[in-house]
Amino acid sequence: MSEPQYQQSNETPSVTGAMAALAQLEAAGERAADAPSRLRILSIEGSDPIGGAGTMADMKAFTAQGVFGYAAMTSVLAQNTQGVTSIVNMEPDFLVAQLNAVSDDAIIDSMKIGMLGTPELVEAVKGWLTALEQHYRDEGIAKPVVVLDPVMYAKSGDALLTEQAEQALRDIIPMADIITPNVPELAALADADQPAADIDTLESMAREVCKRYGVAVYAKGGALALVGGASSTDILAEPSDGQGEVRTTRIEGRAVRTHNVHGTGDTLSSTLAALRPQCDTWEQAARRAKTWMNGAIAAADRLHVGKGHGPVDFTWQHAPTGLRFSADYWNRVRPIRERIHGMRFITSMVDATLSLEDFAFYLHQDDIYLTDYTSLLALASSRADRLDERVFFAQAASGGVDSEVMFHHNWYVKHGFDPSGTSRSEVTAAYIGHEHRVADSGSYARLAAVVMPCFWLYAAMGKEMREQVRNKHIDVDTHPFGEWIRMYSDPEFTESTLREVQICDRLAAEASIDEYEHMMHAALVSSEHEFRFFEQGLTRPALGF
Ligand SMILES: Nc1ncnc2c1ncn2[C@@H]1O[C@H](COP(=O)(O)OP(=O)(O)O)[C@@H](O)[C@H]1O
Ligand SMILES: Cc1ncc(COP(=O)(O)O)c(N)n1
Repeated sequence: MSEPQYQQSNETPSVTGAMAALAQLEAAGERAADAPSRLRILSIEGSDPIGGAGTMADMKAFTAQGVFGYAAMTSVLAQNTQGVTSIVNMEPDFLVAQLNAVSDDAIIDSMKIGMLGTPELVEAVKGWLTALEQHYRDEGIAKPVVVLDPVMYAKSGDALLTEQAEQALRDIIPMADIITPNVPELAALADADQPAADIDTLESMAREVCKRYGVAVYAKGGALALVGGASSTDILAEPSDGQGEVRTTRIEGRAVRTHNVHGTGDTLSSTLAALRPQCDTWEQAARRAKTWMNGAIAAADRLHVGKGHGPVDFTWQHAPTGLRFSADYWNRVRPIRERIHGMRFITSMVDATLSLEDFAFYLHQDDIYLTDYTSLLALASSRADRLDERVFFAQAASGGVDSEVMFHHNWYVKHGFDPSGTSRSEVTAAYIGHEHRVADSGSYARLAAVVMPCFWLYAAMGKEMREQVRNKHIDVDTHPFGEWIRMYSDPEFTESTLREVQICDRLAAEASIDEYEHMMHAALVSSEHEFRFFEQGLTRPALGF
């Protein structure tokens, strides 16, 4: 394969080498006005209306890698996550017309060839590719990278290739730079009786196929992922010299326990086609593709597309669009919520058996916590990028918290406790520490998220405890902790909580996946601290500094 123009060398240059390399960079800079900003990759594939495999997978994978995609369709399929019900193969001339429509009009930097259902379609692609390579040679244009996915079956087991086409496919393999068979396809190409059942056999078959066809082989080990324990390994086999020697590399990833693997093979091969021109070697491209693939497979279960083998999440690096942050948080925080609702500190508050000493300890700590919490709300106000949010946090910092501190003071006086001299417990210090660490990131969104559970978990608990007190036919006005319960079930507090949650939803909707996950993590860790905070009323941990 001739090296594409944009390839960079990773060798340490000598001084004269450095001068030449710099001159090359300068020349590329002079030509930059005419250079494309994006690589342009062609997919030659069959369709998938459910959007997880074939052409649709390729286009989505291309976009995920930041390259521009062209597509020519070999076949139109009626298929979904459960199987293939019907296939219409294109007339070979019509496929060539599609391919020419692309190549007569635009430059192709790289291509992924997938499902070629009939021998005639294989021949059509072979003829077109031969002519294209000749044309590029004549014009001095870099030869496009060719990734050939020898698609034979869908995940559902449906055949995507006629028997005669399988032979034709073998004939076109030497035109590729790399082929990407899965476990059964590799066995077919190696003429093995059995598909590989372990990684060593996969490696030796990949070596054999690489030697036989003289092309690099990326053997996809998806079928071994769930039998091989925690890791999922693919094999890269490359001709290492002209003498038939083969070098193999294990491309490691982690195994994901999922049955949502519709289109993984297509996605991997198109990702390789998109990445190879951006990398110096196949190994580099393979490792990057595998890492990205792992993220896409790991996020597949949350997509909820189809009843069978669902597709992977091509957009896993984007924050969710079908699920609000608040709904996602409320679902993920459920185990902590349930623990809080069932904990003795809370249940004994409801049935009024909690000792005043225990409650006083908790209240002292809450005073200390709130002093810090107020400063964080004020900080959120100063960071807010919208006036209404700036005002909301400023008011929450003054009015809202003030009424809680006021309540605490009145309670101490009423029950004869003196909080002076009480220092923060380790539990309180840990919660405050967490919130400050998140605030130190400088992110307004993370700060809004880290203070959210203190609103929402209290509002939810206030509401639930008030109902429980009512169900026990206890008058909340005479209940020893009635005033506390009323404060957190108050409509005004509920309204503030709703506003705070809406702010988090807005910020999360505008966040990257990375920021979204930071927000979620901040809120979930705060929630765990909320649990420990209540618990300390009964355990009374050591008082720290
Ligand atoms: N359960 C899984 N966990 C991790 N990686 C997987 C899993 N299933 C497939 N893969 C990866 O997805 C890519 C496509 O492989 P595979 O599913 O074997 O292809 P095909 O769809 O052609 O059968 C490979 O990199 C493979 O290792
Ligand atoms: C058009 C087309 N091409 C390829 C596949 C294989 O996909 P899978 O990864 O599910 O085996 C498919 N189902 N449909």
